[in-house]
Amino acid sequence: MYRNPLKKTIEYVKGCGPERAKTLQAELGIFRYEDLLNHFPFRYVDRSKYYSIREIRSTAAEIQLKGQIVSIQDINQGKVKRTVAKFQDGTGTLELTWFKITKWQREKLQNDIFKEIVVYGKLKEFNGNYSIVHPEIETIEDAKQAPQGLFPVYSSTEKLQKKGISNRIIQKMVTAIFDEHIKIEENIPQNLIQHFKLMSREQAYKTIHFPPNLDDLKQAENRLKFEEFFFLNMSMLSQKIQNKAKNKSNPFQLIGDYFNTFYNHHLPFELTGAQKRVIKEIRLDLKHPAQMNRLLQGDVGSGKTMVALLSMLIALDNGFQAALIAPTEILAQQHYNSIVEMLGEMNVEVALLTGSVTKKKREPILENLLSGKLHIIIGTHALLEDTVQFHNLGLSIIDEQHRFGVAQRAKFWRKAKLPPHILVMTATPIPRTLSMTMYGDLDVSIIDELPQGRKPIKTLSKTDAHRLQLFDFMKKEIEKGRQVYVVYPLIEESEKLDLKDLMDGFESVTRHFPLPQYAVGIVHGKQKAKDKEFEMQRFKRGETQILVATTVIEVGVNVPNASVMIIENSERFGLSQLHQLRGRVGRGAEQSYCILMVGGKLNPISQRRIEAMCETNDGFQLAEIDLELRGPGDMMGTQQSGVLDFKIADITKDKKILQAARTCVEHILKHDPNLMLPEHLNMRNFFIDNFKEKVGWSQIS
Ligand SMILES: Nc1ncnc2c1ncn2[C@@H]1O[C@H](COP(=O)(O)OP(=O)(O)OP(=O)(O)O)[C@@H](O)[C@H]1O
Repeated sequence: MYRNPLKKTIEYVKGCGPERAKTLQAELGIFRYEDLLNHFPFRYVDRSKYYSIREIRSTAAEIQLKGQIVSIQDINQGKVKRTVAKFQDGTGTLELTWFKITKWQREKLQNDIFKEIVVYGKLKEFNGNYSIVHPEIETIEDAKQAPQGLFPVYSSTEKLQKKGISNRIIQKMVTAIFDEHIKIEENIPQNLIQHFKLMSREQAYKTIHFPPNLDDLKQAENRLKFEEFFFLNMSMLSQKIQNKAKNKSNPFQLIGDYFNTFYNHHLPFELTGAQKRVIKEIRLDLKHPAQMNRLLQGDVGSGKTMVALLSMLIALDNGFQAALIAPTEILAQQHYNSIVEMLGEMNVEVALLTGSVTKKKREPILENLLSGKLHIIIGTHALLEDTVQFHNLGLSIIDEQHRFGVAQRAKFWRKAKLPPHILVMTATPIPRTLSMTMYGDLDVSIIDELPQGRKPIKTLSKTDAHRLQLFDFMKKEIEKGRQVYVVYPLIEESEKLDLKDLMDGFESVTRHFPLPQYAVGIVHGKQKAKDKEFEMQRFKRGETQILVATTVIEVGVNVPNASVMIIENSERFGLSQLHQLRGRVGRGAEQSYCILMVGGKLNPISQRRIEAMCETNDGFQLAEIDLELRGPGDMMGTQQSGVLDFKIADITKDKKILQAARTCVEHILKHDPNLMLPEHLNMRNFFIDNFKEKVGWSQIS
């Protein structure tokens, strides 16, 4: 039986013992040898060299200095509290700075005053003065014993320090593990190690903790990043293989009357090449008895609804019902309206079910759904309630805008004898790296082409000083028969204030665009669903020329005649939200405009967002920029960001490594899905050790 010595509990490491083991477990989640080895340094200091303050020239360097603290000051500036110590080394003075210093740290600092100490950390410059923020401090004696060369600095906590588990102690424990000469088994097949010239696993662990130089460190990092992506992909992709083998759905073999009648007689336009390709991909999935789990990505306005409808018609042709679930009522209503309109006279029964459908109307819907009289149901989360029972649900389409986790997707499964096929649609594109990691268990279809004849939307940013010009511009567009959206942010924490902004904005617009010449509508989240729908329909029919709204119109709203989108306080929106909002215009053949109103001076990130919006209409490109600005966790929302907790890899910076690892894993699993080949033995052992529970890989034993 294979035993991994790195699974030994941490207390057996020389210099640890039960007390320290307890603290390491509680504070850093370090239970075993391998956890400590995977507790990588978060930075390194070159300890072969002492700098003198006089010779400091450049910032951003990690430096080490010898000297004394001569004074300490606590400074309160508004909300920001900081503690500044003056540090001298005989050649000059610099500041050591702590923000939010703890009581314990503050006391320790007081103790260190006038003692000979060594400080190290990253050098920063504030108003011409050099300082080190949150430096590490050591006695001269400790410093003498420290490893030379690049010196690892591990993340620490106050508790660890209080319990005497300093950076040095952690270093010593890591060294002790290496001194035990435990073999760190290679877990990546040799041919890949050679092909990518990867550092061996053992060498990489040694180097990441004690790098002899920066080049080796970089190689060790690359190796460990590759490994991390490699096994993440292996777990996702083998999960996918498992699901395919395990989760059966009803095969839809037929293309029959529903699909053909619609395709030949009701199609309002020629499908784009991308729409055709994606339909084919879906059709191929549906034919098989394995459950479809597919992600449909397309830019705003790329025609995802049509793809959804055609897929549903395939389900109907095979005698099954289909469901479409949307994230908001407006969007559900919108899908319902456009699908009913597209189907025209066809004999397809469609119903809408949202939270605000009255009991009286709901009952017959539920009955017809159960009896099979209803073919298609469209709705919101209300569709997930237990009272919603199907006759034979065959396909669920989830228009999700990142709001549904895997667990919620699975809720649909219980509503059918065999799980339905699942198609997930995202409202805006997700960067490839993210969709690979977040939706790695799904197949992906991409609509990367907009319908013909669309003119790129012109996007400009303006300030209040341009307000009158803006009103003139709106008037001209309205004279041409166009319609205008004016959108206000509505952010929950300051809802009242925002609502006031919205109402003030509405009044200002109605003053400049008075009746009877103009009609202005308003929609916001606080209205009843009925009133929202009434206003939306008035705008859709062209009875109002201007719609003042909050972000309730963000996703999916489709009024092709609207060609101007004005976004107030646009700096308060996220990039994907701005792009979604802008996507409400440019849906017809007319030239469309998006005006981003900005107030005051922008911070660099808001500035970059606004610039990006003005530079490009490409949602895939904006998604990449958004990822860089926000980071993956923020972008996907916390509910699903667990998979994004990487130890060392960074999907924004290590795209190439991710792609390479992905390709390798795909290749391996294609040829050896159960990892039975002898050259895969170590990889298999590692995978069983670390991922078996997550993957639930039944073949593995
Ligand atoms: N192939 C096509 N040719 C012309 N118009 C099309 C085509 N496909 C879709 N459309 C039209 O383009 C508009 C946008 O389509 P749809 O609402 O399905 O977009 P979407 O991908 O769901 O985007 P959004 O998420 O922005 O709503 C609709 O008015 C639709 O009728």
